[in-house]
Amino acid sequence: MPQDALSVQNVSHSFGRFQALKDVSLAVPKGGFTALLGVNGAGKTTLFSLITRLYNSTSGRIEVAGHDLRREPGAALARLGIVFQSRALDADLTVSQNLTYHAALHGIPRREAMSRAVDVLAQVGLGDKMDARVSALSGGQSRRAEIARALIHRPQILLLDEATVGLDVKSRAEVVELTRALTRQGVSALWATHIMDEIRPEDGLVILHKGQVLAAGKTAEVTGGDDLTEAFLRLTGEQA
Ligand SMILES: Nc1ncnc2c1ncn2[C@@H]1O[C@H](COP(=O)(O)OP(=O)(O)OP(=O)(O)O)[C@@H](O)[C@H]1O
Repeated sequence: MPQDALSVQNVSHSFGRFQALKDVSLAVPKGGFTALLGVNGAGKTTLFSLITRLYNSTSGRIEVAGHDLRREPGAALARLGIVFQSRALDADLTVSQNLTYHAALHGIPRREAMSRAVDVLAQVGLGDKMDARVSALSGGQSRRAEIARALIHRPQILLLDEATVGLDVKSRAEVVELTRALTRQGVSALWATHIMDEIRPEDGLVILHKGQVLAAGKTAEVTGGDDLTEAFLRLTGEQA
């Protein structure tokens, strides 16, 4: 069995008495694009907070590229790139300054960081924006710069938490397509969203609802040929 880029097994999490995640298990295969679909409050951000160790996971097991997050946190986190729901770039710095600062946090020497910044910005279609201030970028360009930042330490998996929030339809489609293109180049992606039209039949799909995984597999298999919205409403018992 090839090792998964991310494996989450039997993870639960509570805020006081409220259980936000209930025995969640999922896997993201290497080089795959997997959508984590759930409405607001489903538990997507809580799950990402556990995978990134913002919250301490006390149950189950999380592995990043085969590295146990609890036993080998450094090795696991080094293989993880994250694009947060809220903006994480310093708007007053240039794109390359943001990227090299992030690279320094990962212990990458400056010269190497500059060379990687050139490469990742070309990968996300921002080759001409190295010296632009982040405040001068459009919403879509800014999100692509965040993806470049998340790639600079060469992670094996990207976690993207509602990465298209606030973007217009065209920029939204570009950011999803960029992420799919990156997965074809080898990095894996877990794409958290509540927007059905961001998901394709060939994508992996995990439906998270009220803290529980209701279905997982290839999207076309989960929907059984139905429209995704219909399948989602059927599985969750929600009304249209
Ligand atoms: N720090 C917290 N304290 C208490 N409850 C929390 C906390 N963080 C999240 N929750 C609750 O846990 C549940 C899951 O929230 P979470 O933010 O993970 O959902 P989500 O799927 O990411 O939704 P959204 O898209 O709105 O961010 C929600 O009911 C939320 O109110």
